[in-house]
Amino acid sequence: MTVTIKKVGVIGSGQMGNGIAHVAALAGLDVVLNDVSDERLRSAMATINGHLSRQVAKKAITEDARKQALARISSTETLDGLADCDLVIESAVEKEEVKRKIFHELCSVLKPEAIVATNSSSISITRLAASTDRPERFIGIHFMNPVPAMELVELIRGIATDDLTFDTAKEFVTRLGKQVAVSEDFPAFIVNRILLPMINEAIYTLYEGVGNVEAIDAAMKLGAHHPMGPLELADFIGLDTCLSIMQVLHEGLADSKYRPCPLLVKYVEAGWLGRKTQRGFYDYRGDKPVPTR
Ligand SMILES: CC(=O)CC(=O)SCCNC(=O)CCNC(=O)[C@H](O)C(C)(C)COP(=O)(O)OP(=O)(O)OC[C@H]1O[C@@H](n2cnc3c(N)ncnc32)[C@H](O)[C@@H]1OP(=O)(O)O
Ligand SMILES: NC(=O)C1=CN([C@@H]2O[C@H](COP(=O)(O)OP(=O)(O)OC[C@H]3O[C@@H](n4cnc5c(N)ncnc54)[C@H](OP(=O)(O)O)[C@@H]3O)[C@@H](O)[C@H]2O)C=CC1
Repeated sequence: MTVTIKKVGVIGSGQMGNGIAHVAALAGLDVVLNDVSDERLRSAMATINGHLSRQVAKKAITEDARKQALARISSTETLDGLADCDLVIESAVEKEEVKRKIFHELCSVLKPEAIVATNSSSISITRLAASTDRPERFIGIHFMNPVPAMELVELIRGIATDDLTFDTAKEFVTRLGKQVAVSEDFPAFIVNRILLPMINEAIYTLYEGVGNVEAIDAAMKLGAHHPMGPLELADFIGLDTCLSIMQVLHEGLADSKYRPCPLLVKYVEAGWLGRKTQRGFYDYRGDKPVPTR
């Protein structure tokens, strides 16, 4: 048995939130996108339109589908605007205190039967669930970046997540045309438990002078057939998010092998967060990306 999902709320309109809104609207669901400022929301709508238009140009979708998907997405600056959603997916920054505050406010306005999910990359689902009034209707629905292009979504149950919530989340993900991988609730789940230590090691390889940015990325693209080099991928994910995930792994598993590279910490402290701030391991402000080391 599953719950019928017609209206989906998405909190956070950054690269992941706008991707989730994009694929949900294309699948025929009504979407309400929330962020802290109107400027962010306008920029997210423009990004979604740009990605939909690219799909039209590639003949992956029709012009009519683009228009209908856009018309299904509304936006709101307040969590009140999500009150009648059947499912709300939180996709704000990877900071536990921010997420807990969102859930606290959200649950006070959201209808009691609605399901709450997080797109967190690493944080304990059980702990986040405990900050809500509905741990049994709370689940991790972890999309991959870029959402419209990646096939996989991880589903993570907290200790209290009930079968109805799990089955409904699975049906929702399937409706979006994505494949499910089920992960137990341990730090960073499956994909990031494997991927982020590789990225962190690439940053150590740079830090220790084994290779420069170009050599490291070329090595993994041409030598291991990765679609993006690890430093290019780190910039794509966001260096703040990469650091947060490594911190969750380091603290959660108490093993020094997950120690975040000091160079990653330095880039984040500089506000060089990758593509989203135009500078990270590459500088994106010119015509083409230029390595910063
Ligand atoms: C951190 C976490 O918690 C978990 C994660 O997400 S980890 C990150 C996981 N993601 C990856 O590892 C991505 C690795 N990179 C890739 O797979 C590829 O480089 C890529 C798919 C991003 C681009 O592939 P490409 O062949 O160079 O580009 P291109 O042919 O232009 O695009 C392929 C598709 O991706 C879409 N796409 C590319 N970039 C996009 C973006 N930024 N946003 C939305 N869609 C995008 C394109 O529209 C295209 O879609 P269609 O197949 O429907 O036409
Ligand atoms: N990047 C990735 O590859 C992946 C990320 N994730 C996860 O998805 C989540 C979002 O990441 P991502 O989209 O990359 O991050 P971004 O930094 O691109 O976007 C986060 C968005 O959330 C907004 N925000 C911050 N606080 C609030 C709030 N209280 N209420 C509503 N919106 C808020 C931010 O606004 P402002 O900038 O103004 O603070 C920003 O627009 C994180 O949990 C991350 O771990 C999951 C899979 C892949």
